Amino acid sequence: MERTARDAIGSQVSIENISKAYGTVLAVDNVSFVVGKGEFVSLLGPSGSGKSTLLMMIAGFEMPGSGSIRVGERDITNVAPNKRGIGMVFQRYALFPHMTVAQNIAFPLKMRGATRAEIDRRVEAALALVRLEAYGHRMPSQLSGGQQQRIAVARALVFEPPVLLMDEPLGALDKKLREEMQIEIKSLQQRLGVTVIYVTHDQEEALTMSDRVAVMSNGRLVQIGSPLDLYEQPETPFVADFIGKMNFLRGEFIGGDEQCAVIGLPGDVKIEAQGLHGTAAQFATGKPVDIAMRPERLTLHRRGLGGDSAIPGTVETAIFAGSFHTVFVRVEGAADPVHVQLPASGLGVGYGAGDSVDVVVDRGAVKVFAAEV
Ligand SMILES: Nc1ncnc2c1ncn2[C@@H]1O[C@H](COP(=O)(O)OP(=O)(O)OP(=O)(O)O)[C@@H](O)[C@H]1O
Repeated sequence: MERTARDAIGSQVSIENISKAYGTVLAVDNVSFVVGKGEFVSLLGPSGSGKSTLLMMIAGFEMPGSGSIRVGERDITNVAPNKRGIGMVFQRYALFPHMTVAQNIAFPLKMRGATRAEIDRRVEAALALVRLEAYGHRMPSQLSGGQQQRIAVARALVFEPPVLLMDEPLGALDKKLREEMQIEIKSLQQRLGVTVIYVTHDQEEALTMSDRVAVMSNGRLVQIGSPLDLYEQPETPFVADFIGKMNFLRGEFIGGDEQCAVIGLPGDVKIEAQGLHGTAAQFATGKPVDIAMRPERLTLHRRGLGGDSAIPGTVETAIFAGSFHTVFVRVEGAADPVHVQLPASGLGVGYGAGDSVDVVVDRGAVKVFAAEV
């Protein structure tokens, strides 16, 4: 089943203006995006954000209220699930317990009327794909959780679907096994060139595995981009907060423009920022804003040594976490301490509770969002 890019099996998937309501709950709200041939896209969002509902509509187990879904050029919106040619792995979709591993994997082929010889050949190849060649005769109950999930992946891929859907497939596994399986699934996907749409609420999992991540909130697609894009260029406070650790402080807009804006913070502190997210009207003098700063883009100095764009504060506690220190700094007007992440070998060493410090902010690393008040 080794493939080159030319004969990769993946198809493009186009989601166009898809909505779905359950009674008065709009579970999926006018979502559109295109997943490229052979691309790995994760749907990421908190519980209830509509990820599973969207995946179920792509699979054909739920009908959209409006919109359309295409695989390649083919409109599959009204096609039965078993006629869509899509493979599926779900956390809840266990293997058939009364069938051997080989019979489980053979099942989709039997349904499609494959010959005995064809089934044997493909089951063997699928077992090799997930490195469980010797396990065909076992019953699912005789396998570990990770092995069962690999068999579920083999069963989903055995008929070489152009698209594979996965809904929290690793949710039941412990952390170490989950991380191993993430790498295994990702490398398998790259080798086969299959298009994957993967649902998770675990941001680390989404960032590790995906070419792009679609962030969902309240049924809406709020941003889609590469892991780096989402981390570096979040378009909303929700995405900024959801992807990685972010410090937020409430302030007010004083003046300036996209290149250099001046933001006022409690205690008559002024800092410079780039990257305004909102309309011109929202960035008038005196308007409330939320500034967002990544912990690793902040540095610390002793009070008075931080220069112009610095926020004075007091160290609450400092924690050593292997390769870095996190220093928690109380600043005026903020409910939560500011997290500052410093390399363990650097300036973090030596700060302790009660120290008076300046949190120094790199202008290019501050995002400014119009505040929702
Ligand atoms: N069959 C259903 N009947 C009624 N409401 C539903 C049904 N399925 C989902 N919903 C509602 O639709 C919304 C989206 O649910 P969905 O399961 O798609 O979210 P999710 O992001 O996958 O969440 P989770 O991570 O918890 O699985 C929720 O408000 C949920 O309560």
